[in-house]
Amino acid sequence: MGHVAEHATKTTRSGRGTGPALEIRDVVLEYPDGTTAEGKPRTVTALDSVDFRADRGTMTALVGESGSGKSSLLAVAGALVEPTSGSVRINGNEAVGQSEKTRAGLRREQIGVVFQQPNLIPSLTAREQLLVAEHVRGLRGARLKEKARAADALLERVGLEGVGDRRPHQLSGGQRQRVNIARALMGDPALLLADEPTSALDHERSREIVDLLREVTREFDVATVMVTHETDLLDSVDATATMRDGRLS
Ligand SMILES: Nc1ncnc2c1ncn2[C@@H]1O[C@H](COP(=O)(O)OP(=O)(O)OP(=O)(O)O)[C@@H](O)[C@H]1O
Repeated sequence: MGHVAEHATKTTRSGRGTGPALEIRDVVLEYPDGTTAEGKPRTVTALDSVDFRADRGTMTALVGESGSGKSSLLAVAGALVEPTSGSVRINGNEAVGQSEKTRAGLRREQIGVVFQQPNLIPSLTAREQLLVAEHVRGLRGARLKEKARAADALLERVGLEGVGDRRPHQLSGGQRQRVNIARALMGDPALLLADEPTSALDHERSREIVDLLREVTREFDVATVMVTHETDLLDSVDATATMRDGRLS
């Protein structure tokens, strides 16, 4: 399969070690929150001395009440938001204190993201959604063909054989989320972050998506971290981390 060859290339290029795909240490994240009555700047602490680790081949569910800090932790893990202090290592690479360019490189090479609502481009087919990054990078000819084959293999793996030519409006909600998962795996990431990937789906479809995420976690040897509100879907994950007021337990 295409992704196997791709994986071998990547291993040599980025020298993947055996350490955790994600290691968060003593992370604090404060957001500005207006001013006090005396006119002093106020902050809200979204993450309060958080330690967290995710290993390849494992799936962790991140749960907790609304406002407890789940999205903040995912944003920090995804090198999208710079914490106030602490360390975030993604596949051995420190993300904190780096230039935006370095962090963008980490996002591109190490991280796949599955959004709550699959934000697919309406005019593109399922196959084309997976190849957007390759087009942006200017891949042509044999390299692009190789990627297109990898995209087809991924679409088949997530249960979308034969629908690669359909556009988002011709797909069901569950199928769209499968395209989203396949797209997140295209870059052969070490870390797969999923932010409430089942919130737009009914129970049966949600179960299928969580099962699929668990399977690809093993097959592609990624560390998957999934934020969810649906605690009845947690029986198939490897670990559950609970956030409470910005702290993990
Ligand atoms: N951009 C921001 N500016 C200021 N405060 C923010 C910002 N984003 C989040 N917060 C605050 O940080 C805290 C954690 O929010 P976060 O969105 O991480 O929680 P959550 O657990 O993901 O919630 P939900 O389940 O509702 O999505 C909350 O108190 C929230 O109000």
